[in-house]
Amino acid sequence: MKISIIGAGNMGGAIAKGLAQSTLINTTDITVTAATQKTLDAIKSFNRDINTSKNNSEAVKNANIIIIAVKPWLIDKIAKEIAPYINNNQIIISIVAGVPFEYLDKLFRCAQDAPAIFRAIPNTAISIKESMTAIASYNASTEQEKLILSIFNELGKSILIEERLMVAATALGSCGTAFALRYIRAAIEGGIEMGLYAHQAKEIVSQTVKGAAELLMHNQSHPEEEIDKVTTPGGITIKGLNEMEHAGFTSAIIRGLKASR
Ligand SMILES: NC(=O)C1=CN([C@@H]2O[C@H](COP(=O)(O)OP(=O)(O)OC[C@H]3O[C@@H](n4cnc5c(N)ncnc54)[C@H](O)[C@@H]3O)[C@@H](O)[C@H]2O)C=CC1
Ligand SMILES: O=C(O)[C@@H]1CCC=N1
Repeated sequence: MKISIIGAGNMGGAIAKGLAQSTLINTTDITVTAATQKTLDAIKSFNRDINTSKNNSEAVKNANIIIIAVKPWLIDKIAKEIAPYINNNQIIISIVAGVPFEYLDKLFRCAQDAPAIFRAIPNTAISIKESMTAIASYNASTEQEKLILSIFNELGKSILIEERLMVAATALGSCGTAFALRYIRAAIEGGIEMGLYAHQAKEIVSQTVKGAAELLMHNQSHPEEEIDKVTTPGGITIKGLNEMEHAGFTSAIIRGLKASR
């Protein structure tokens, strides 16, 4: 199965790196394109078996799956370039945030019909096979849906949702990487103020956040249930939590997520 990624930047490049470590796709069947040779060289230096090209139409011709990973304002230009070389047997995956199926259909419709189109929103942890990827499908068969889910499941976890939920899933799962990292940075700064070296604080905070997330997934529990196990009555955790809430912790996160729509 041949996969071509149009636009191997932060996200397209991360997907290529993840795919190169997967078992479902042969690395030699991955092709990436980019605007600059420097970007392509960076991918080659990660894995020299990944094919690189600056020719988008050549890259899509023999691909079974085409992943479009350019910035939103470039989608029209890219579609104009590649649409004449796309047929209905190919699967298109757009990871371009905010571009709906209605628009993608117009861009990629071949003759009377549109090919199977997916919208996928991964996060940058896809490069290490730890992404959360939200997927919506359009004009696709159940087999095609299974195939795309299996690919993204190998690169972390994936969930098939209705298109109307993509906006919320993008804020939580994709922008969420940046939000979680900002918490981690803040905690590191607090640790340094309390006397830890930066590298020590980073190690403590990173493992603690990873462990907290693993607890939820392992125990299938609600966060507050796990918090109850940490907060000794009259103890220091609840004092810290309440102080954070006085400063608007939960409210700031909800407002930030909603602003990301
Ligand atoms: N960065 C992220 O965490 C996420 C990004 N996305 C979406 O992914 C898309 C790409 O975002 P980034 O990877 O962050 O941007 P980026 O700027 O890092 O990557 C875009 C790539 O497109 C290439 N490009 C530009 N013009 C081209 C052309 N004519 N032909 C071929 N390649 C061309 C550039 O060389 C660059 O490597 C956006 O639409 C964004 O909404 C979606 C989920 C997460
Ligand atoms: O910030 C953005 O617009 C992109 C989409 C989701 C993550 N990064």
